[in-house]
Amino acid sequence: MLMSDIQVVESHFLISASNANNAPAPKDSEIVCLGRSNVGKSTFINTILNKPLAKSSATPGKTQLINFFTSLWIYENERIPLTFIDLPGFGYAKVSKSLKAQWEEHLFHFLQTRQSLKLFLHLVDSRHINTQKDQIMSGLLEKISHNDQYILRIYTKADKLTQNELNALKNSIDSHKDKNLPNTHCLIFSANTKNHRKMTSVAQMRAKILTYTLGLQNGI
Ligand SMILES: Nc1nc2c(ncn2[C@@H]2O[C@H](COP(=O)(O)OP(=O)(O)OP(=O)(O)O)[C@@H](O)[C@H]2O)c(=O)[nH]1
Ligand SMILES: [Mg+2]
Repeated sequence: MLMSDIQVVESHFLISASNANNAPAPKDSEIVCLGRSNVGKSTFINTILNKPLAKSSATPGKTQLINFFTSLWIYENERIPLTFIDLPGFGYAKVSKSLKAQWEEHLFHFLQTRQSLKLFLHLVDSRHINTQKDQIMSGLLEKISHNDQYILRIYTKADKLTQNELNALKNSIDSHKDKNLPNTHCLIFSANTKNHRKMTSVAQMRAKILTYTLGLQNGI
């Protein structure tokens, strides 16, 4: 069976929530997109679901709530419902410090307590791969993730890198897996570039998402 046999046949916006307590009861396996403001979280979900469901914007701070999107995938004649969750970016500077701290606490509580989350997609801008905020987030994810939860660190906007920068990023991922992040797998992605041998294509990304979300040991 080929990964091109994966199809996303339906996707819809479900609901927005402001914190873990008013989030909808989990139905399906859930995949959450998190990362700094403007890194491309909403665009990523739209690209994977092949529909402009999540609002994206060139101005940081676009997504302000926890947004839920349901989708139906078909693989090997099985119907697999998956829910995607788009989060506001962390570290968005235009709200007051106290509001920011309160919000980050809400989000963290959500990530920590929502058992239906199977995959954390930590999106990181390819041009700024080691910000303090991302390092902190990586550490937190490693700490809170259970045995049946996976972490993918996705380097976004790779189309903005020069060929040399892209090669260097790819080599660093391939050659030294971060010993401090044993449960985190890294991929390079662009929402604009169709096929590039150093990047993960949309079809490959869907296969990865399905593999990790369903906990398939041997991949697809
Ligand atoms: N060149 C390029 N631009 C991208 C890519 N992905 C997203 N963008 C652009 O980056 C900007 C931010 O994208 P969003 O998807 O809104 O980012 P976000 O992480 O959801 O942002 P917040 O909701 O503010 O946290 C938009 O102008 C997108 O078009 C990409 O792969 N390549
Ligand atoms: Mg967004």
